[in-house]
Amino acid sequence: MFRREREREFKEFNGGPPCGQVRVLVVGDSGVGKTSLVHLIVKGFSTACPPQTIGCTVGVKVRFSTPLLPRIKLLFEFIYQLATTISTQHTKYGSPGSSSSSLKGDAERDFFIELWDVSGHERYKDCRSLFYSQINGVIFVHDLSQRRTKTSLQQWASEIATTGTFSAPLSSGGPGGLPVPYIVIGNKADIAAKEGTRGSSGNLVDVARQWVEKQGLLPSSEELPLTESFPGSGSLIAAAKEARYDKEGLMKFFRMLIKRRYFSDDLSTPNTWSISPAPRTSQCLDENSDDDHQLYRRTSLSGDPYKYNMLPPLPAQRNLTPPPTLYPQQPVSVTENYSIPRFSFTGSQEINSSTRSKRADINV
Ligand SMILES: Nc1nc2c(ncn2[C@@H]2O[C@H](COP(=O)(O)OP(=O)(O)OP(=O)(O)O)[C@@H](O)[C@H]2O)c(=O)[nH]1
Repeated sequence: MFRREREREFKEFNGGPPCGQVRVLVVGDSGVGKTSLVHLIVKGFSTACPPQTIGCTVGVKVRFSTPLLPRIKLLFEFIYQLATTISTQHTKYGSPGSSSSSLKGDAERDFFIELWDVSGHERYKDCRSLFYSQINGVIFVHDLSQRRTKTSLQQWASEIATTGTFSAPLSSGGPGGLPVPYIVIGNKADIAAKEGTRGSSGNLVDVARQWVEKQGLLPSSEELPLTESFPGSGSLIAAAKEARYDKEGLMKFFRMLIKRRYFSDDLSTPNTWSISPAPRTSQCLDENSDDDHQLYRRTSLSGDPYKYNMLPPLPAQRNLTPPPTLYPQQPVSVTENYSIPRFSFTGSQEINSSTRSKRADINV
């Protein structure tokens, strides 16, 4: 009853079911703040006590305008699959006032942006690749106060590249061979006192990790990834000090994924991720270029992956089989004001939130 009512409201609110979706993995070591971040994105505020993630989540919502995407509305909802929490963003694409149920023409269109918050705990390592399916993009999250969590992003990238399947992939791989766009988010800026030092959030995972590092149990060779590998670290530190949450940067990332998935005629754009380091700051970018293109470059994916001046777009991927539809079960109203600057983007990268079980409920 409740569900049917919510579905009806959802349809009325959005003008029908979404006509497309992009899937974004949110990954990083346990305790870096993925769930907190997804919660912030989806609900507009952070959660004080996020339970540990088991599996995955989907939800979202936000509105913004660009010449290509006059109006995008993101609506978060939660869909439960197995033991995973998936956050989905519902997006309106196209001209206001026109029909929204078709990909043809320049009508307003609805899209889901699914944020798959994957548990970072080691105990789920063997089964988490179940969720690496039909991926359009990846959000890497690390803890600014724990260097190792940034180093391990390389392993996360390799794991996803090796075991995942991808939608609208790039022609050449990025970190670890990852063939889709990505962003990196440095979290816990509030406890990263200054570059090179480590703070503590007081939670058990952080305390344990710090203890292990103190005992010298980590390989000494573990260093932060090179800027060529995860570019923009300079901007990350700067952003961290200012405790900024680059919401707009995130929205650009989502828009770019939608364009690639549904409105790009050219999917074979080479990914120069490992070849040419991206500019360290946005000031280095061409001010005349498209904002989304700038983001793409800042995330080290240089080139021109989509022809965003070709409206109305004829989606090259129109005939592709979309990922399984995650129809909304519990639409959640979300504020559009992300006023809590707990998260900082890495030059062009950041985010996080989701649904989980309590840590105490986990059976090893
Ligand atoms: N100080 C501080 N603590 C944070 C921040 N973000 C998250 N936390 C805390 O860090 C702990 C872990 O956060 P989660 O969001 O559960 O981390 P996670 O990456 O989802 O962890 P897994 O579910 O184990 O993969 C929680 O106690 C959060 O409250 C932050 O920006 N600053």
